[in-house]
This record gives sequence, structure tokens and C-alpha cells, in this order.
Amino acid sequence: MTDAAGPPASSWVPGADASPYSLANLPYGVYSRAGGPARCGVRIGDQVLDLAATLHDEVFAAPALNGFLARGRAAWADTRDRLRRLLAADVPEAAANRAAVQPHLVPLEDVRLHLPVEVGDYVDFYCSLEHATNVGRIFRPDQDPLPPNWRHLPVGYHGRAGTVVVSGTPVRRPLGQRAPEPGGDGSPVFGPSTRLDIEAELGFVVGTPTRLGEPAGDFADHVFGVTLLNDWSARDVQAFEYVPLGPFLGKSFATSVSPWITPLAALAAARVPGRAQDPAPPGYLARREPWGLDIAITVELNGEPVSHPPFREMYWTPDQMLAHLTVNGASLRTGDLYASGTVSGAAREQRGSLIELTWNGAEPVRTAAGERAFLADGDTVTISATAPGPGGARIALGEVTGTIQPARPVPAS
Ligand SMILES: O=C(O)/C=C/C(=O)CC(=O)CC(=O)O
Ligand SMILES: [Ca+2]
Ligand SMILES: [Mg+2]
Repeated sequence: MTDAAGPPASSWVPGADASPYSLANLPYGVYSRAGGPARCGVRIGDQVLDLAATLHDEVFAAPALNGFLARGRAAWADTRDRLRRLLAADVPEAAANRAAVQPHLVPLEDVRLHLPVEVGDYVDFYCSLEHATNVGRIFRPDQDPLPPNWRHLPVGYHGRAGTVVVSGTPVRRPLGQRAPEPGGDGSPVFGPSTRLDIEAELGFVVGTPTRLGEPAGDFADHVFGVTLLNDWSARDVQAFEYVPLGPFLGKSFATSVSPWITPLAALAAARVPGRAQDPAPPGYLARREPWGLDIAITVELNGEPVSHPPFREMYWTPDQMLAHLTVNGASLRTGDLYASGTVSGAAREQRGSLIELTWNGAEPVRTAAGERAFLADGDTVTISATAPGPGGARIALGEVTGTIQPARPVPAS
């Protein structure tokens, strides 16, 4: 059963058809039950389907999806087709499928979700025109908000792959150096970050590697799927350290991702051409297919929605990010992760970071827990997203959440 336009296919799994985790979605993740090993699964409704047991395939009896991702696009499509057929209500063998598959469904409330891939390299881009313009105005008020390169290439930096953590992992407020403060002795100040922020982003997970020395082929040949990502950012540390080599410790302490990877195949109805670009980018960045994605993101602070960033408004699209990552001959490996950069739209309530929402703290966000310029200890940030599915239904991309823990004590000098 391939993904087709038209009415959504129906599943025998109770509740699945009415859920944003219907047969049209089927995101992949890694789960464990109490005392059991971590294994690969697919989400349907409020359950996880164990893939190794269902498909009799040991590649899924692993604590990461990398082995499956390395098999490539034809295998991804074949597995998705098999799963859709096994879970479908409207195929002749549905009763037999149900009898065989039902024992391998586990209620979500009985599982722990893990980081779904072993992350290789992690790169973060800067692809929202509105975000780049806002942050440029705030960080560099005396200059053009957009650097001269910005409309010619998707600007990015390498982050710390080893600190990519799964949703729910607590985030400890980092220690670091910030600029000398007025009234101080002129030295930088070392201590807990006082401007801890979020960045609402999408992450793209590489399945099929590229060859050293060669550019990537088609986006959908290499990229397996999409995850939600929060690039926690200590703005005070970042502002003092980033010249001239870019973000470093201000962003490397934690990057949280959703436990679910939504395969590109589930996002067929979300594909849009991508925003017009002026000037036209060089040939290697020309868009060959529509890979803008109409994904609607919501950011909640302590349970209250504070922003609705629209991914469809991104200036650079994820196929262009992939082309740029490899144009110099640098290769990508299975499990590499690249993020879009903060997603911000033109309206205030579409900004994907607190530094923009509060204009560097000058206009605090009002919530039931009090006013926030930046994050307080104990705050919980949750990013979720939905996208159009077949027949007007929507699919969900999971959520990525994290709660801020107090900084560790400043070491005595
Ligand atoms: O312009 C700057 O100096 C800083 C930019 C960011 O903090 C953004 C970043 O990490 C990339 C992004 O998320 O868009
Ligand atoms: Ca970022
Ligand atoms: Mg980060």
C-alpha cells in the first residue's frame, strides 16, 4: 500500500483513524519496556508497534534506527508499504494480519522513548529570513541585520552531536562567561546563564550516506525523515563568545529532539514550493522539486502556547541545505542530523525564540507562571507540530519537551 492522495486509509488499530498518528503517519522511534532492551518501533494511535517482531527483521532489534536508515530509500518505502498493509482495515487479509500483529503492539503509557538515532555529525542552519533579521537587529544594531552572504547560501555551523538528547531529558542551566557588566570591574562575568532561551526548529535525519568528494543526490534519496528540535541557547554566553568562529558553548550544552522521526513519505501532502528567492541562488542550490514543508509548529511555555512558527515560510528549504552541506565534497553519514535554524514568521506570535518574542527581554511574555524575558529554573518548554495529511486530516510530528534545572554551583576559585 503506497501513500496516495485521496481519502485516508483506515486501520484496525482502535482509535488510530481519529488520531494524528493514523496510518498516514507512522513515525519511527526507539522504545523500551520496564527492564527490557531498547528496540525500534513505529507509532500508530497511542501504541508502539515492535518492528523486529512484526517484520521478523533483526535490524530493528537495535537501540537505534541507524541500521534501517542505512538501507536506503527503496527499503524505507518497502517497509512503510508492508506496515501500512499489515495495519490496514480495508484489505482482504485484515483479520489474519490483526491476529499476527496485535501481540506486538505496546501501549505508549507502558514504554520509555529513547533517542531514535545514534547521531553522527550535527549541523544547525540559520534559514529563516525573519529570524535572521530579528537576531541581526538585536545582536548587531549598528549593522545591516542580514550579513552579505545570507541570501546567497544557507548559513550554518557545526554543533555538538554528543549532546543531542531525547525529549524529556532535563536541561541544566549552563555556566559560562558573559560580557563585562556595567558597574563591574571590566572583566567578563562567569556564572549561570541569565539569558537561557529556546529555538524552535526542524531536524532532518540523513539515512543514505553521500560519498566523500561528491555532492549529494536527490534530497529524498538521502534524507529519511524529520524530527522536532529545540536548540537551547544561552544568549549571554553566545553573545560574548561567538566572534569570529560562531556559536560554541552557548549552544552545545543540550539540543533536544522528538522521539519520533516522521518519514518524508508521510509528508507528501505537506510539500510546498518554498518561498521565492531573490537573488536566484547559484545552480547547485536551485530547487529541483518542491521541498518546502507546510508544517505548523507550536511552542508552549509551562503549558501555555506562546508562539506558532510556520515552517512553510522558511527562506532556504531542506533540499537546499543538503546540497549546500555537500557541495564542497564533504560527505554525510547515516545518522547525521541537520537542523533548519529557528523557525520564525513575520508576526510577533510566530517567532521561534524568546529573544525575538521578548525583543531581547524588553517586552516580556506574560504567562500564568509570571512574566518571562528568558527561561526561569523549573520552566518547561514543549514544541509540537502538525502537517496536512491525506483527505484534510492532520498528522502530528510528536513533541519535544524539556524542563530547566538549576545550574550547578559555581566552582570556588
Ligand atoms: O546571528 C547570530 O549571531 C546568532 C544567531 C543564532 O543564534 C541563530 C542560530 O543558532 C541558528 C538558528 O537557529 O537560526
Ligand atoms: Ca539554532
Ligand atoms: Mg543546541
